[in-house]
Amino acid sequence: MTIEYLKKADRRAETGQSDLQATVQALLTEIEQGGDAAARAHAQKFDGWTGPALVPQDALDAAAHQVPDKLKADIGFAHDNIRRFAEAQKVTIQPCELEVQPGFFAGQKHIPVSAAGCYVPGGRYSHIASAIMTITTAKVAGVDHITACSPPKPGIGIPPAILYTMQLCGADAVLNMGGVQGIASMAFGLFGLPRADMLVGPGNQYVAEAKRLLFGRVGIDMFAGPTDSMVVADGAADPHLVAWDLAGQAEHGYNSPVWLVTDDRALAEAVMRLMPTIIAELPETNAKNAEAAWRDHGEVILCSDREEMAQVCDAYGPEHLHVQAADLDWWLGRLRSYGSLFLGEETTVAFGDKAAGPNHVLPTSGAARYTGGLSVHKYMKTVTWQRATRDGARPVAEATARISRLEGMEGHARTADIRLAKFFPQESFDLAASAD
Ligand SMILES: NC(=O)C1=CN([C@@H]2O[C@H](COP(=O)(O)OP(=O)(O)OC[C@H]3O[C@@H](n4cnc5c(N)ncnc54)[C@H](O)[C@@H]3O)[C@@H](O)[C@H]2O)C=CC1
Ligand SMILES: O=C(O)[C@@H](O)CS(=O)(=O)O
Ligand SMILES: [Zn+2]
Repeated sequence: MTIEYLKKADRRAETGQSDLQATVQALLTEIEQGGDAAARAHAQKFDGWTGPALVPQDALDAAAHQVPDKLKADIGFAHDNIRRFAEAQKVTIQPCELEVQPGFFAGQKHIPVSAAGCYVPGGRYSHIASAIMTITTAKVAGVDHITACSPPKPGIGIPPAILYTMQLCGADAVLNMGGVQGIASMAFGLFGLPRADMLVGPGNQYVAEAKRLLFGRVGIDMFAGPTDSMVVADGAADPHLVAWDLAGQAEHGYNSPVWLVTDDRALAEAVMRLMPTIIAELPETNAKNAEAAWRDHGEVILCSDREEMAQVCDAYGPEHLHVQAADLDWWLGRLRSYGSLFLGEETTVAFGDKAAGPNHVLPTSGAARYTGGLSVHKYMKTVTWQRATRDGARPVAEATARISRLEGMEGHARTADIRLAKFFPQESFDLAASAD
C-alpha cells in the first residue's frame, strides 16, 4: 500500500491497559464481597448518589409526567423503528432439522436468555438512545427479565427522559447505578434482582472493562467502549458535510477517534482546514471533547485508489463506517470489517445513533474484525438437539463405540455397547478399536 498520513494519531483509544484492568478488577472484587452496601458506597463515591438503588415505581410514574409530549413523540418514533428492525432480524433466526442418517434426527433452535442487564451510559451525555437500543432489542428477543441501569445525577437520580424510555421499552427493574457498580450489581444479582445471564450496552472504559472481565461468568454483547468513526470520501464528497460528520462524532469524548480516508488530496486538505472552525461552533464541553479527540486521535489517510481505501477500512474495523463516494453498491459488496455501514451523504452516523432502526450498540476498538453489533441474536442461545429410532441409532452407536475405544474412553464406548446389546440382542457387532 502507498498510503500517506496527512494527519496521524499520537495515541490509540485508551482501552485494555493493565492499570485499568487492575482498577476495575479491584472494584468488582470489592462489590462481589461487600454486596449491596459496597455497590451503594461506590455509587456515592463515583456519582455522589445516596438515594435508593432501585428506582421506586412512583419515581418511574412521575418521570412519565415530566417528559414533554414532543420528546415523547420522538422517543416513540425511534423506539418504533428500532423495534421493527429488531423484529425483522428475529424473523431471520430460524430453527432447522436434519435427518443426519436414516432414522437419526438433529436440529437447532433458539432460546432467549432468562435475565439481561442493560447498561445505559450517562456520565457525559444522557444516552436516551442507548436505552432504546438495548432494552427494546432484549424485549423483542423474548428475555424474561430485563434490568436497566444508568448513572444517577446527584440529588436527582437517572434523568426523567431516560426513566421514561426505559419503561416504554420494557425494563422490569431500573437501578440508579452507573459504572462498574452498575455492571456488578446486575452481574451479581444485587438488590434482590436476578443475576444477569447477559450484560449488554455501551459505556466508557470502566464499563467496557468490567464487562470484559466478567465475560465467562456472564455473557456479554461485545466490547463496546469509546465510540469511533471513519468517513470514506472521494473527490465528489462535500467537505463541509464530511467535516461535520467527523466533528459530530468526536464530541463523544476525548478518547473517541475519528478517521478520514480519501483518495483526494484537495478534499482531505479542505476537511482539515474546516475542522477547527466547526468544532468551535459546538457548545463548550462538546467542543473540548471534540478538540481533544481530533487532536490526539484524529487521522486523515490519503490513498491512491478505492481498493486501497477499502483495505484501510478493513484494517481499522471502525465502529461506524460512512461512505461518501461514488458506486455505493461496490462499497457495500467490498467492505468486510465495520460495526455499522452508512452509505451516501443522505444518511449519517447520528441517524443510526438515535432513530433509524439498526442498533447503535456496536463493536469498538477494532472488535468489528470478529463481531457485529447488538441484535436480537446476541440475546438468544443457538442450541441443538437430537433423537433417533433404534435403527437410526445403530450406525451411530457402532462408530461411537469404536472411536471412543480408540481414544481410550471406555466409559463412552460402553454407553454405545449397551444400547446395541439392548436394541439388537440377536446380533453381534465388531466394536473393537481399529488398530490402524
Ligand atoms: N460503542 C457504542 O455502541 C457506544 C459507545 N458509547 C460510549 O459510551 C461512553 C459513555 O461514557 P460516559 O459518558 O463516561 O458514561 P458511562 O455511563 O459509561 O460512565 C459513567 C460512569 O463511569 C464511572 N466512573 C467515572 N470515573 C471513574 C473512575 N475514575 N473510576 C471508576 N469509575 C469511574 C462512574 O461510576 C460513572 O457512573 C463514551 O465513551 C461513548 O463513546 C456511547 C454510546 C454507544
Ligand atoms: O457508539 C455509538 O453508536 C454512539 O455514537 C451512539 S450515541 O451517539 O451515543 O447515541
Ligand atoms: Zn454518536
